[in-house]
Amino acid sequence: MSTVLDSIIAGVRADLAERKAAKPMFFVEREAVEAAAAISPMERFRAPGLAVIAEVKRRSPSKGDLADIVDPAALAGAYAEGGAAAISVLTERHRFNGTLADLDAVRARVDVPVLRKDFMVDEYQFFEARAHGADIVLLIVAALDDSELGRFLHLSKELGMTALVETHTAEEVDRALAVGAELIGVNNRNLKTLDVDLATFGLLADRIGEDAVKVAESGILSPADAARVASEGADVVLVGEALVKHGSPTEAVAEMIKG
Ligand SMILES: O=P(O)(O)OC[C@@H](O)[C@@H](O)c1c[nH]c2ccccc12
Repeated sequence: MSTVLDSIIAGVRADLAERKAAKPMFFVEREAVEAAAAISPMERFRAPGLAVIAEVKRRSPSKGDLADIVDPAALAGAYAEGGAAAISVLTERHRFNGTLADLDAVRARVDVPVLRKDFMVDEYQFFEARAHGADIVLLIVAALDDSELGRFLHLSKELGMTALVETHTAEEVDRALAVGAELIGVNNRNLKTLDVDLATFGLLADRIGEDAVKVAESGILSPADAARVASEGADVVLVGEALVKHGSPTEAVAEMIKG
């Protein structure tokens, strides 16, 4: 049966084919190598207290339009001022209305690590992410087989980037651990049905164990939600909707950190 995730990835692959035709792999590889060194986020994520990855997100397949973000760099700057440990930028076009230009603008504005949030299914996207200044990339376990997961994790490291390996089930957590992921996310949203259940993180946290840094993703709508997942073992929360809809993004991030 075809899922939402499958249809998103079909759109991603079509866009990718166009970009590859316009700029062959050789050129994007060279740009990636020439880009300034990536910033490592792991120390920030491991520091005491709850870290926040604040997301620049205009729309989503589950919620439709969230916010009309005309200046993503200004939003990212406000997040950084509120104490965000990293900024996530959606670069998927069809469902999230994001672009690589958003990533460029955010990279140019902030000093904190930047996550390219997209559906990574091809080597090309990793070189591209680095060329556009990404420090972190997302690997969605549900979208990749074990060979891809291993290869992409390795390539991310080789390019100096940190991979956030996203899971949603116990089996996916085991696959993330098996490839040696050091930064593991639990998405409270099921990408195949788009249903959100905030309890998902707590159910999987113990299985991840103490060696990997744990990120609770999606459905964190309030400081109380952040405090809940922190009490269940989250080192980091990844928050989009609640921050883009809040009138004051700086305060919104600061409140989430306090929990
Ligand atoms: O807006 P929310 O519910 O705070 O969620 C943010 C983030 O977790 C979500 O955007 C996300 C998590 N994993 C993803 C994978 C692809 C696209 C988006 C996502």
